[in-house]
Amino acid sequence: MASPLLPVSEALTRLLEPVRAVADTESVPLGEAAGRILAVDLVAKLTQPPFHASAMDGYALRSADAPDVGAELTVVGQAAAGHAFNGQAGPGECVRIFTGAPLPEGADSILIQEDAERLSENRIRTKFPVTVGRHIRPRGQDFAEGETVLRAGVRLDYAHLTVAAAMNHPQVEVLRRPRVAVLATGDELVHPGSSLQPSQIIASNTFGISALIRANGGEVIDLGIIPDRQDLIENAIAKAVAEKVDVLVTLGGASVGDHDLVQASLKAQGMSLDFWRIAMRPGKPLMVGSLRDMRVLGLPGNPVASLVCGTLFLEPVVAKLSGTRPKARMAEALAAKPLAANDQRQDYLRARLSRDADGRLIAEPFDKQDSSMMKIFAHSDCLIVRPPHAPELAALTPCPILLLRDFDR
Ligand SMILES: Nc1nc2c(c(=O)[nH]1)N[C@H]1C(S)=C(S)[C@@H](COP(=O)(O)OP(=O)(O)OC[C@H]3O[C@@H](n4cnc5c(N)ncnc54)[C@H](O)[C@@H]3O)O[C@H]1N2
Ligand code: MOO
Repeated sequence: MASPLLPVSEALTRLLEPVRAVADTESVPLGEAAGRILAVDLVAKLTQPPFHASAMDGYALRSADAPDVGAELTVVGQAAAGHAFNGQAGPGECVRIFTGAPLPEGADSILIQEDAERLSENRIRTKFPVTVGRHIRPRGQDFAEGETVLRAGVRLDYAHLTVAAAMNHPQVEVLRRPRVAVLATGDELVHPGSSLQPSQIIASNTFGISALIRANGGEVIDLGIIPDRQDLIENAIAKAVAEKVDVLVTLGGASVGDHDLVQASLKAQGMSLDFWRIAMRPGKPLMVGSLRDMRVLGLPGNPVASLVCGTLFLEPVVAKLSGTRPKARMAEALAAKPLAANDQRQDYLRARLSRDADGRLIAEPFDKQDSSMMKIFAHSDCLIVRPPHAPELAALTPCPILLLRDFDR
């Protein structure tokens, strides 16, 4: 008799338990570092701003010269961003200044040009009382040389990259991306764009699975399509080992048929099987093992089963290897229609989301849920999760959902 099916949560725990964040690091140019995980604390190489700078267009002057409106001053020079004034602003003097320019020596305040009346070529009168420090960005206001501004472990986004550049780092040390090999198996499979012979179908799963891997910080090593021949599948597995990947994902051939050779091939190459067959629908034939330093995930061939397993199992593995957490996908919605009582397999029903007149989130499952039907997966916003043995559910009752994409309507 077949062994009992493993509950989803237990499968996930056992799958992730031995997985550790990648420890190797590499230096990458800042322009290519978006989304990467910073491997070491990033310390400022300079003080920012490096000098006291004007925050406004106007006049740099001594505040003691113009505490009240109506003070008259002589313009002795000009300072612009990238062009400092080399002289001094002495008593009764001011310097025409533009935003970003270094504050001239002697000056301690900026009068914005809207508050200055130009009396002649080199004379102004103040129309606003001047106070010390006004409109000046003091040296080091943002950060100081030697200061740790970014901590190791952060996923570098657009703001982090900007501050890293401002800190004068052309390169950053980041964690190596997890390397994930993807191997599709099946005599019937051909690449998109082929003219199909009878019995052939397109190998589509690789594209969705690869996109999921990349979205979670991984690098894909595509091992292509391998026919249902154990020697050829074993060669491809050996290639994954030689490529020193962190994870090997196989697509198809995971079930019990005479042509489902993946597990036998993996075992022949030295894989120890952790578990196989999960109490879920779709995705029952999911298989997990370890081969040397590789975690191995055998995903079912049916495209929807492949992608559901990819979302539930592969995404957290790649995220954990990347040193991050997977996207938070769980939420709750009201079922648009009654749902039948469930059997022992946790069910994932493709569904559309909408909002009712009161703004409540409504999940409407598609009527037909065959695990080969990709079109309705592509049209789904979420999967309604039906736990094992869940009783019948009345319409408009809350139910857990797994979000497939952002939904903000
Ligand atoms: N007697 C039983 N038969 C099956 C069982 C079972 O428990 N007992 N499980 C069923 C379930 S559930 C699933 S899911 C499928 C998946 O099995 P496999 O992983 O062995 O998948 P294949 O047989 O190789 O393919 C299934 C289906 O998907 C197509 N396929 C395969 N690879 C791809 C790909 N890369 N891109 C697109 N489509 C792909 C393949 O042509 C088949 O149509 O097994 C059930 N059978
Ligand atoms: O678990 Mo398989 O995906 O249903 O058809």
